[in-house]
Amino acid sequence: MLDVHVSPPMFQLIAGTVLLTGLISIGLWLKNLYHDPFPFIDGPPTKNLVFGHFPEILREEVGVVYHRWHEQYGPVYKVRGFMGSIRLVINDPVATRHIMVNNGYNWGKHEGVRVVFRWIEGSNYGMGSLEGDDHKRVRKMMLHAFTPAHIRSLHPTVREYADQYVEVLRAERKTAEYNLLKYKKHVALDIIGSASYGYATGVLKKQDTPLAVALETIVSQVSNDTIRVPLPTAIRAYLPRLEWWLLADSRLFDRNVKQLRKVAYEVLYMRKEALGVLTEADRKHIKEAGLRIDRERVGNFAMGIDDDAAMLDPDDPDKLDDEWILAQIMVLFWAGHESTATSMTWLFYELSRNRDIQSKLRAELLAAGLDCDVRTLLQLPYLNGVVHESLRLHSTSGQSIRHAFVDDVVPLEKPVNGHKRLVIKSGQEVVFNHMTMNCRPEVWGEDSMTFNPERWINMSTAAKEDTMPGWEGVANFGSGHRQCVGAGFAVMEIKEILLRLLTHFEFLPPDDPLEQEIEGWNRMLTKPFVKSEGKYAMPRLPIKIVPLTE
Ligand code: HEM
Repeated sequence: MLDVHVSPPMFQLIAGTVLLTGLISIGLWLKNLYHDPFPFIDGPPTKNLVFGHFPEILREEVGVVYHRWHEQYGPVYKVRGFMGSIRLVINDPVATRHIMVNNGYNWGKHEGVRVVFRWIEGSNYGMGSLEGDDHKRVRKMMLHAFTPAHIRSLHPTVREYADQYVEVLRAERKTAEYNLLKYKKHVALDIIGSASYGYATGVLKKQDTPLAVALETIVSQVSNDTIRVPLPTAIRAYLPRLEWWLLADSRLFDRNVKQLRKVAYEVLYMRKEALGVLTEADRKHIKEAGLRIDRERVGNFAMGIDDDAAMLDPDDPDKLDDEWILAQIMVLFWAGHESTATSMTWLFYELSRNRDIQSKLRAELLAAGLDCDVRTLLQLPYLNGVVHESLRLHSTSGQSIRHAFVDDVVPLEKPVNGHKRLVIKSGQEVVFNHMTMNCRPEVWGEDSMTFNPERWINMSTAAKEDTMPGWEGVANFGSGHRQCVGAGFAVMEIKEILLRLLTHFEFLPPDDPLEQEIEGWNRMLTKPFVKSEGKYAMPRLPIKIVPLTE
């Protein structure tokens, strides 16, 4: 039998610590419940004193309850989080611009959110979890690799994989019909690997490569939100291992992160070798870790890691340590494929349900021709309207949460019960719900929840941006100093895939009525689920694919 001896002073220390922690928690809880810094702001009532509104938010499809609350309480209202804490929900464009764009570095991600990014990025240096000067430094490097000219230069790579996708769909149509999401993920992963690093992941053709399996497993582990989300971010922030131990198989997770790091190392060393900066220590590591350095796979390394090699050049003052570069490679694997694939999947969902729109778009694409150059492609008006409209209705990213690092005074477009600004103390959390921001009836009218690409035609970029700060009027890519660096690339990729796919196939709802009803539930991103299978099933989008020549 296990005999654990705890000396009396030690016992007193442990008991005292537990008691003190309990008393502090109760004190904080009572303070949260009885001290409301925003008594003039309305919000839905809740009887759940521990989890606040979380159960209600999770009960319905992503964003639905927020949309209802917006209609009921207006652009600024409050909800309760864990232990009675107050969160402000803000859909006011002036306040959003102030927080996200003009004062971004005074507002950061909550520590609990950054912990999740550190898990999936495999280190503390990935862009998704950095703040302040560290974030500025890495973002500056990344941004100049994402200029419009640079993105256009990657178009041939995207076209090559879009063509491969057509071939694969021709050969595997019946399997693809079961779950379009999976096929979209594979093409997006191949594209990001190839465009970013010249690293052909080969997922689309071989399917289920170790890289794809590792990414998929991590996503499903991290996004088991049904129990994860209500857990206090405080536990995640200060006792991350405990949360992990409670919720997931951490060995499986660690094994998969190792697999991703292995690929990231191969990418890094291939690039270092091409630039002639591979060190003896690197060679030793390659040998010991059994890494494959295949010269054939060295590409332009165009995105993410500076292609003039400043990040790698030992004499450059801006050089980043290998650990930092590895972290950004991991970031791009994540950021660059999952969200694009999911957004594309929703777009095909809409096209399959709106066949007149699909036909009109096909006519525009056929007129442009399969050889149309990237500038023409990016400017096709109806294609533009379809892509914007699908992003607007299906924000896969769900929401942005910000945490005030300092006290702030936030201006409002419309006063709330006579208050023209909000006085906010450091530590306050605010939530920007992307679906509500994209679908405000006061901007888009009564039919704001209807798929209507025409509403974007002839709309100037300035008018788009006036609707809400963010990428061309949609909240999906966040805004300000953390706005998605890959938005332009993602949109180019989506448009090229539409050009290829719509000129070869027609997309229809599946024949089985049970598979026709689709819901959006959170799996880190908002993913499609077959309603009859429930929200605990695997996300998938069944769709009927008919070759046009058939
Ligand atoms: C439709 C596709 C995409 C969506 C909806 C999307 C969405 C987002 C969102 C919402 C953020 C900001 C998160 C925050 O506020 O902290 C973000 C950040 C980021 N995205 Fe994307 N993204 C997409 C595609 C891409 C692609 C293709 C790439 C790379 C090639 C990419 C790279 C990044 C990076 C590196 C960041 C971090 C920016 C920073 O922290 O400064 N994303 N993305």
